[in-house]
Amino acid sequence: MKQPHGNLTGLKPNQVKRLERLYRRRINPNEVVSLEVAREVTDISLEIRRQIGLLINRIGEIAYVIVGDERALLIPNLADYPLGKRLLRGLRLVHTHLKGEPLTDDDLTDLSLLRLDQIAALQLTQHPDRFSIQTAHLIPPRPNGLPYQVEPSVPFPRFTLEFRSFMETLEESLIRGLEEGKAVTTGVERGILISVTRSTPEEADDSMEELKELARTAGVGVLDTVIQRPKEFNPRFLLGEGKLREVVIKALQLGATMLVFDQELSPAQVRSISELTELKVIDRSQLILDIFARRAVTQDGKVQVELAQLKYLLPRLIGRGVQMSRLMGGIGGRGPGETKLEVDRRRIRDRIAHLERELKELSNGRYQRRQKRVKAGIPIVSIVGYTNAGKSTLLNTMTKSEVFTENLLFATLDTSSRRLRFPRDHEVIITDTVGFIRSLPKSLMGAFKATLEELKDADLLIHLVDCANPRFEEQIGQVDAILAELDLANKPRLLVFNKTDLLPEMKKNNMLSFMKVRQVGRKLGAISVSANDRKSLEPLLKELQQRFWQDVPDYGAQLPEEEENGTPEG
Ligand SMILES: Nc1nc2c(ncn2[C@@H]2O[C@H](COP(=O)(O)OP(=O)(O)OP(=O)(O)O)[C@@H](O)[C@H]2O)c(=O)[nH]1
Ligand SMILES: [Mg+2]
Repeated sequence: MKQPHGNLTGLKPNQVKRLERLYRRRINPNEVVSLEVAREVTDISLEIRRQIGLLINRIGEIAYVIVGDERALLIPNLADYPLGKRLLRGLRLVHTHLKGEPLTDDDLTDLSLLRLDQIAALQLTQHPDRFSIQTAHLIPPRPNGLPYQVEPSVPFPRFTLEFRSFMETLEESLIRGLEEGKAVTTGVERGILISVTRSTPEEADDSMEELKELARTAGVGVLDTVIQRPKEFNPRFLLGEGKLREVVIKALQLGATMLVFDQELSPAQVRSISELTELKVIDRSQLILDIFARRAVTQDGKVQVELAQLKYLLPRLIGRGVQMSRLMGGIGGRGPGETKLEVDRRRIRDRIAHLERELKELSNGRYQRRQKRVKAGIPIVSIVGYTNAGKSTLLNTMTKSEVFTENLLFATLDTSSRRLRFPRDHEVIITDTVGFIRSLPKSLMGAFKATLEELKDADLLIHLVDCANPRFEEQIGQVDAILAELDLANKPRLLVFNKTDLLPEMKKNNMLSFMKVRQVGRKLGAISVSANDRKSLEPLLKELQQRFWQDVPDYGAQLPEEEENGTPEG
C-alpha cells in the first residue's frame, strides 16, 4: 500500500487509512479534480486541521498524497516524474487551504520551480460542502513579467474547466513562447550568470564582466547577471537557497537554459543546484574548457584540451545520476563527445594515460624543433599577455602573416612562430601564445604549461597589454603572476601597451582613466603601439634592434621591407 507523504504523526489509524485509500481514486482526465475526491480531501483536511495535497498525473491517477500542516505542505522529491526536456511536469497539485486563503507565494513558487501543469487551492469554509477553488498555471516567458497567471477563485460547483484541451492550448503557447524567445537572443544556450563572492563590489563586477565575455565567446547568450555577496556561503548551493529560487523563476521568465557560476563549484554543488533548478549548471572552469574545446586546432592543442576536460570530469563522475548528462554535455554538447561520456571511469583513466603519452611525444617533437632554432642562434621573442590583448594582431602586423585573430577570448590556442627580418640580415623569431586569464582552471594550467614550454627558450618576452581595457592594471598583475608560476619571472621583458589608437576617445569620455593609463605606462616604462597599424610599431622595432644588436650602428628605425617578411618559419 502506498504511503501518504509528509508528517503523519498524531493521525488516527483510520485517518491514515482514508488517506491511503485516496491513491485508488481515479480522476476523469478531462477534469482538474472530481467533486467526490474534492469532498473527501476537504473532509479529512478539516478533521485533522492540516492541508492535504494531491498530485494528479495526466491520465488522472493520483501519484502522490501529501499531508502538510495548517498553513503549508511540502512537495516531496518527484523522482518518478522527471522533467527531462518537457516544459511541464505532467502533474497538477490540488490542495486544501483550511481558512479559505488564496494561492500563496509559496504555492506559486512551487508551480514555477516544479513546472507543475497547474496548481489549485480548495478554499475551505466552516461548511464542509461549501468551498471555492482557485487555480494558477504557467505562461510563456515575458521580459520582467510574472511567469504564471492566477485565476479568480470560483465556488467549486461553478468551476468547469475542460482540463485536457486546456493543457493542450497551454503547452502549445509555452512552446511558441520559447521559440519566440530564442529568436530574441542568439546563441545555442541562454544563460544567467551568477557570482557568489566575498570580494569587493568592484572586483565582483570586474570578474562578472569577464565572465560575460567568456560566455559570449562560448556562444552563450547572457540574459541576466546575479551577484550575491553573502556573509556565509551556503555549502550546498553556494548561494542562498532563497536567492537560488529567485534565480530559477527569473530563468523561467526569460527562458534561460543554463546557469553559469563565476566560482568553481564542487561536483556535489553542481548536482544539488541542477537537481533543484533542473537547468544545466556550469562554472567558469567549464566555460573556459568549452571555449578551448572549440578553438583547439592543432593536434597538440586538441590533445591538451581533451586531457584537461577529462581531468575536470573524472572527479565529477562519482555517484553519477541523471544530471551527469547535463554536466558532461557542456555547452551545446561540446563536451568530450556523447559516446565517450558513456565510458566508465576506468576507460577515462586509460584515455588520460594515453593522451599524456601522446602529449609527451608531441612535446619531444617540439623540443627538437626548438633545439634547431636555438642552434641557429636566432633570437626568439615571445609575445605574451592577457587574452584579447592583441598578440596575434601584433604578430600579424609585424610579420605580415595571417594568424587567426578575432575579437573573442582565446582566439589563439596554439603557439605559432614567424620570422621577422630586420635590415642587414638580422632576424628574430617571434612566437604568439595562448592568452592568459585569471583563475585559469588548475587542470588547464598543467596542460598549458606544455604549450608555454617554448617560453623557456625565449630571449625576450613582449608583455602586451590592452591598455584600453578598464582592467588593464589587474591584467598586468595576472600575467606577471602566471609568468612567475611558470618560472619565467626573470626573463628579460618588454612591456608594450597596445590599442593606443583608442586612447583619444578615452580621453574625451573618461579623462581619469586616460590619465591612469599614461601614468602607469610611464611608471612601468611601457612602449605604446597600435597593433593594427604598422607605422605605430616603429618604436617597438627600434627597441628590439637595440636590445639584440646594440653594437650595430644606428641605422634608424626602419620598418622591415614588406616582401622580406611573413616567411612562415620551417
Ligand atoms: N582598436 C584596436 N584593436 C585592436 C588592436 N590590436 C588588436 N585589436 C583587436 O583586439 C582583438 C583581439 O586581438 P587578437 O590579436 O586576437 O588578440 P590576442 O591577444 O591574440 O587574443 P587571444 O589569442 O584570444 O589571447 C581583435 O578584435 C583585434 O582586432 C589595436 O591596436 N587597436
Ligand atoms: Mg591570439
